[in-house]
Amino acid sequence: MSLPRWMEPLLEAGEMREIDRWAINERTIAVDELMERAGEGLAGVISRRAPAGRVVFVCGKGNNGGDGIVAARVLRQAGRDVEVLLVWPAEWMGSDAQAQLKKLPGAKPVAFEAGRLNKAQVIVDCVLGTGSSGKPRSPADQVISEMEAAKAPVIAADVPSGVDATTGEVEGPAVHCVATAAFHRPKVGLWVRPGKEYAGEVDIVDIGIPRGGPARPDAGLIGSGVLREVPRRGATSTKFSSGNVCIIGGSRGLTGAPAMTALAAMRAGAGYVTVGAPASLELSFTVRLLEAMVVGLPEDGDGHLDASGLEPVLKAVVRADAVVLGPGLSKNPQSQALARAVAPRIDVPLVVDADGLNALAGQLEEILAGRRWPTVLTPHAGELGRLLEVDSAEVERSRLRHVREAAAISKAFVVLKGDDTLVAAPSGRVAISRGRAPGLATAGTGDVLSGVIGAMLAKGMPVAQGACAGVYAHLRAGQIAAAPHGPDGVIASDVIASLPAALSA
Ligand SMILES: NC(=O)C1=CN([C@@H]2O[C@H](COP(=O)(O)OP(=O)(O)OC[C@H]3O[C@@H](n4cnc5c(N)ncnc54)[C@H](O)[C@@H]3O)[C@@H](O)[C@H]2O)[C@H](O)CC1
Ligand SMILES: [K+]
Repeated sequence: MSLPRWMEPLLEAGEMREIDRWAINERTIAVDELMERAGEGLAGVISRRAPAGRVVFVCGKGNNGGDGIVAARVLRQAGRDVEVLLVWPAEWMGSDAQAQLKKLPGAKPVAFEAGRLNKAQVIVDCVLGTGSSGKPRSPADQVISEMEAAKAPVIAADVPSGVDATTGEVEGPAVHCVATAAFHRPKVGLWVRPGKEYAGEVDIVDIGIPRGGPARPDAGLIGSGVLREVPRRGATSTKFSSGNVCIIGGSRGLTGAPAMTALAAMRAGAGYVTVGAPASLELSFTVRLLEAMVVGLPEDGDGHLDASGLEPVLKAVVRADAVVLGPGLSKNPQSQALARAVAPRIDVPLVVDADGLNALAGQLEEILAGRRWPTVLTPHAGELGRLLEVDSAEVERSRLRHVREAAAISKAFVVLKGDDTLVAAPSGRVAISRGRAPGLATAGTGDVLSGVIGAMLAKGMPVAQGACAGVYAHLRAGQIAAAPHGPDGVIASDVIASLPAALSA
C-alpha cells in the first residue's frame, strides 16, 4: 500500500538502490548523468551554505566519492578554492568515480591527511553513502574521526559517514554535519536519532529520477496535511459527536497528569471528557476541571486505584468513544493490576500512557494482542525499554527496530516519543515527526499528547491518522507556545492553550 498523502516518503538504502537500478535499466538514464546531477546539486548546497573560502572534499571509493569529485569540478570551474582528499588510492575507486576523476581540472587529488582539514572553510563528507554497511572500517574509521575533530563545519553528501542510512543507527565513528544534501529523497536514517543529530539540516537534491519507480516506501515524515483529516465541528455537531473521551488514572501526588490529559483532549476538540480517578481525590479534579465530568473510583484509602475497581471503571467508560489509561496512575501494585485487567476489556480505541505502560511490562502480547479495538501506546525510551524488557540505552541505540518490535508484538500503534517521535504500525510502517520543538522538553507534555491522541481517536479518525494528527498538533502547539519568549519557560499548560491555534494551522 502506498503512503497516505500527508506522509512525505523516506527511503531505506536498499529502496534507493532499487530506484537507482530502475532509473538506469528501465528509464535508460546513465549512471554518470545521475552522478553529474548529484554532484551539481551538492555544489549548489555548498555554495549556498558556505559561499566563500576553501572547500575540502574527502572522498571514498564508491559513488558517494564520485559525487564529491563532480561537485569539486563544478566549484573549481566557478572559481572556488577546492582541494580533494582521497581515502583510498584512486585506482581502487569504482569505474564511475574514476571517470569523474579524469574530468577534474586543476590540482590532482591527494591522499587524505588530517592536517589538510585545518585550512578548510568547509569540509565535504563524501566517504560513505548508501552503499556502506556496518561500522566504518579502516581506513574510513580514522578519516571519519579526523573530520569529526576538525574545526570547520561539515556538509554531507547523501548521508553523514558512519550513520546507517536505513536505520539512523551509529555503531562507530560518525561525522556531525551542519547539513546533508540528500539525493532524490531523504533517507530514513537522516530523521531517526541518533542519525538525525548527525545530519543537520536536510537539503533535498533532485537528481532527475522520474516518478513511478519500484520502491514502495514504508516510512515517511508526518506532514501538515494530516491536520486536514481531523473532523471539525459543524452546525449539527453535539458535544457527543465532537468526541467523548474518558481518562482513567490519577493517584495521591499525581493529580496534575490526568487533569492535563483532560484539558488537552478538550482543547484538541473532544466535546465531552470524563476523568475516572481515586474517590478521595475527586474534589481536586472537580475544582480544576470545570468542563469535565469526574467519577470517583474504588481506591485503597490512600489515593491509589484499587484492583477491585474493574467493574466501576468499565461502567465509567461505557459511553466513551476513546479511553486514555495511565496518566498519574502510579506504580502502586493494585493500580497496576487494575490497568492490566482494564486494558483488554475496553471496547473502544484505547491510549495507554505513563504508569499504564509500566503495568504492561513484559506482557504486551498477552494483554493487548487480543484487543478488538485499536490501541495506541505512547512510551518514551525508558518505558519502551521496560515494555520490551531491554535497557533504555539499547532502545536509544536502535529506536526504529524497537518501536517496530513493540508494535508487532502488541498489534498496537506505538508512539516512541522524542525529538524524532516515531509512530509504528503493527504492519511495520513508521511515520516520523520532524521534531524541533524544544519547548516540549518539560513535565506534563506527555500527558498532553495522550489527551490529544485520545481526542483524535474519539472523533473517529482511523488510528494511524489519529495518532499522527495528535503527534503533529502537539508538536505545533509546542512551537507556538515557545514563539513569544523561546522554549525555556514553556510549561505543559501553555502547550494545552496553544492546541486550538496548532489545530487551525
Ligand atoms: N542513489 C542514486 O540514485 C545515486 C547515488 N549516488 C551516490 O552513490 C552512493 C552510493 O554509492 P555506492 O557506490 O553504492 O556506495 P558508497 O559510495 O556508499 O561506498 C561504499 C564503498 O565503501 C565500502 N564500504 C562499505 N561499507 C563500509 C564500511 N563500513 N567501512 C568502510 N568501507 C565500507 C564499499 O566496499 C564501497 O566501496 C549514494 O549514497 C550517492 O551518494 C550517485 O552518485 C548518483 C545516483
Ligand atoms: K557521505
